[in-house]
Amino acid sequence: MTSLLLGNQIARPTVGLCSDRRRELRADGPATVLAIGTANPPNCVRQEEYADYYFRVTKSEHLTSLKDKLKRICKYLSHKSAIKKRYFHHTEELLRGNPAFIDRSMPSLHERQDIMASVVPELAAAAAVDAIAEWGRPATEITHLVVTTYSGAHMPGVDWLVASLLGLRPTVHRTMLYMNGCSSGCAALRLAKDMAENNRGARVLVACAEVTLTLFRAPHEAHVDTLILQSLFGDGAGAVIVGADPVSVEEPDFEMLSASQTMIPESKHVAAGQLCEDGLHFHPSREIPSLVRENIEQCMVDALSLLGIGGSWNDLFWAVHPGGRAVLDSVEAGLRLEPHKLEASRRVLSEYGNMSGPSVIFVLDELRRQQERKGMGVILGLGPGVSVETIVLQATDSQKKL
Ligand SMILES: CC(=O)CC(=O)SCCNC(=O)CCNC(=O)[C@H](O)C(C)(C)COP(=O)(O)OP(=O)(O)OC[C@H]1O[C@@H](n2cnc3c(N)ncnc32)[C@H](O)[C@@H]1OP(=O)(O)O
Repeated sequence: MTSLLLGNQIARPTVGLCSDRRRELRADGPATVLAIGTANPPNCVRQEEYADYYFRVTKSEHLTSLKDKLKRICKYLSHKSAIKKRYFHHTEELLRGNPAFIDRSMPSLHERQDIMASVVPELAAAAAVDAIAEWGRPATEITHLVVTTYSGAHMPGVDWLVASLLGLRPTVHRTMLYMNGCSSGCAALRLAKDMAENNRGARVLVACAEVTLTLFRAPHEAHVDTLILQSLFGDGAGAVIVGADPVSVEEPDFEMLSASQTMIPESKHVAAGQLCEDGLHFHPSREIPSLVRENIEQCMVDALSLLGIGGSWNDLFWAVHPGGRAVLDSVEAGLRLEPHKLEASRRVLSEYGNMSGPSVIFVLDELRRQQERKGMGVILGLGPGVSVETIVLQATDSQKKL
């Protein structure tokens, strides 16, 4: 029996459905990015004010050495546009009304879940509305929905609520990915590509939303990594509509040529999290930047060599997850990229901080406004473990007014 190698998948002829019919059920062309939308909550905190804000709202002014440390980190981060500002759903008023969110000894998961139950779907739907408006077709023509978040977990899931808020048809095929961390945006796009290519006429809406209320807690001398999280992460949502064989109203920005995933060896402990009584505990190890620098080139060789691409990384455009300034510096060093290659990622980091999964969607949106998005390029997602997600794109000659 012959087999056909498609990226990392092996497709074998099935028994019972003739191959002509199977071909008819699949799209002719590759999946494409048809529209992108983004959204953020309204509360904006500038990075140079963050340490004062954070120690005030957590009533931790007495921890002077930790406050000095966060001030140093935020100063470094606001240097050279690393992070200028971030957006949050939570406000001082919300935190004042929920003392358990800042008292590390009190359980608060229930209260956090209650808030996230409506906030996360609304934020995801806001980004989706933006994408659907650009797409130019009615929401009822969305056939598949893939939603991701680590901000809460409910049944029915965020997917169900997003479908209702958007008025999608009840038969829309929904997939919900929880706890995929910062690589969730890429993972959802990888699934969307497969769905679009394997179902003729499919239009897949990807929506990723995160609110850092799930991670918010007071500083503690024994947990310095809390300061790192508080200095980096922000709230946001990104949405993408993916489909193959565009019809006349649709104007794709990118073709999706391949999608793959790999794990950096021995990295299970490096970016790890656990849902606890007081929300999500996430521990970014100090090793993340060095591990990324040492391994990223091999990951790219493995992901791109199937397409005959390798070595000349500067010939590609890059949409890299803006995990933090040191993470972007590591990708730049590991792939010997010219500094302007990560401009879109650095701009998103600067304007929004690390929004986890939605971040790469913001970067893709930024990239398509730049001259840089010519030829072939890569979306590079980094997530728990360390997981590395790679999507290879071909830019189209779209004349869309953005
Ligand atoms: C896998 C993924 O990539 C997915 C994700 O998005 S997960 C999040 C990934 N991002 C990160 O892990 C952040 C990477 N780190 C950085 O970007 C930078 O270290 C930073 C911007 C946070 C701070 O940079 P900086 O101010 O120049 O100084 P740096 O020396 O690195 O750190 C400042 C202090 O924080 C400490 N620190 C840094 N990273 C830390 C960590 N992960 N845990 C605990 N402490 C840490 C340092 O030891 C240092 O302490 P001292 O002041 O006592 O020496």
